[in-house]
Amino acid sequence: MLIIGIAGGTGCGKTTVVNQIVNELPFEEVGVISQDSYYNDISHLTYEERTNINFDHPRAIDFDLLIEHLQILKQGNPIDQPVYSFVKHNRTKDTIHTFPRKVMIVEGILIMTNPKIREMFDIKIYVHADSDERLIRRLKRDITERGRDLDEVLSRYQNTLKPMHNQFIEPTKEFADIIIPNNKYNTVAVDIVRTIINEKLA
Ligand SMILES: Nc1ncnc2c1ncn2[C@@H]1O[C@H](COP(=O)(O)OP(=O)(O)O)[C@@H](O)[C@H]1O
Ligand SMILES: Nc1ccn([C@@H]2O[C@H](COP(=O)(O)O)[C@@H](O)[C@H]2O)c(=O)n1
Repeated sequence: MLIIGIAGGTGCGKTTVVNQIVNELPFEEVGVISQDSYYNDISHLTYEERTNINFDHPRAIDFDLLIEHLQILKQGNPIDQPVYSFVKHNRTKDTIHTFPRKVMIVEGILIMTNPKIREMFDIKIYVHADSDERLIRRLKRDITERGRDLDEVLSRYQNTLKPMHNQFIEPTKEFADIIIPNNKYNTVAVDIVRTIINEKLA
């Protein structure tokens, strides 16, 4: 199994890049794990308390479960990947039965902050987009897709997102084997990654 980690700040285009990579590859050979599925289970907190969580700090992620699931997949067995709701700020009761594939892509803002997970990656990719570009994309996306309003996105950006990005996420760029500039759609970089994957699959 080839495990590829794709990190980068919110709105840099990780999910978009992953979809572009996956769309051109045989369905049965590639699987995706999203770090967002592994936000801590905080069902014991009220909705109000959940809105105050710092979701950009490594502490917000259940890395133990993510590592366990990656190990199970590596051993050739399926996992039940949790499903996360950005509207409820919590895991839902659903899971996605995820089978091991020749290529597993793990994407998320904080995945390269954890040394054990970093070690599991055969290829580490960091997607870069400037912070103003990321903020604009995040605003549009969170308002249309994640049930947020302008004030919510901006206050989260100022209070937690920006400082956590600078402290934890941006520094993981140094671990990357490949940095994809993504201020504009970067089809050349995506093609290169796809070629690398196809070589490994051959
Ligand atoms: N290169 C790009 N140029 C313009 N918009 C983009 C680009 N890449 C992604 N987007 C858009 O920005 C938003 C955030 O992208 P997404 O892939 O969800 O980022 P991430 O997963 O890193 O948070 C989405 O609405 C997506 O369509
Ligand atoms: N309940 C939550 C959980 C996370 N977030 C934000 O999501 C961002 C990570 O997801 P991307 O798809 O953008 O990489 C992260 O910056 C968290 O602030 C949230 O808003 N609400």
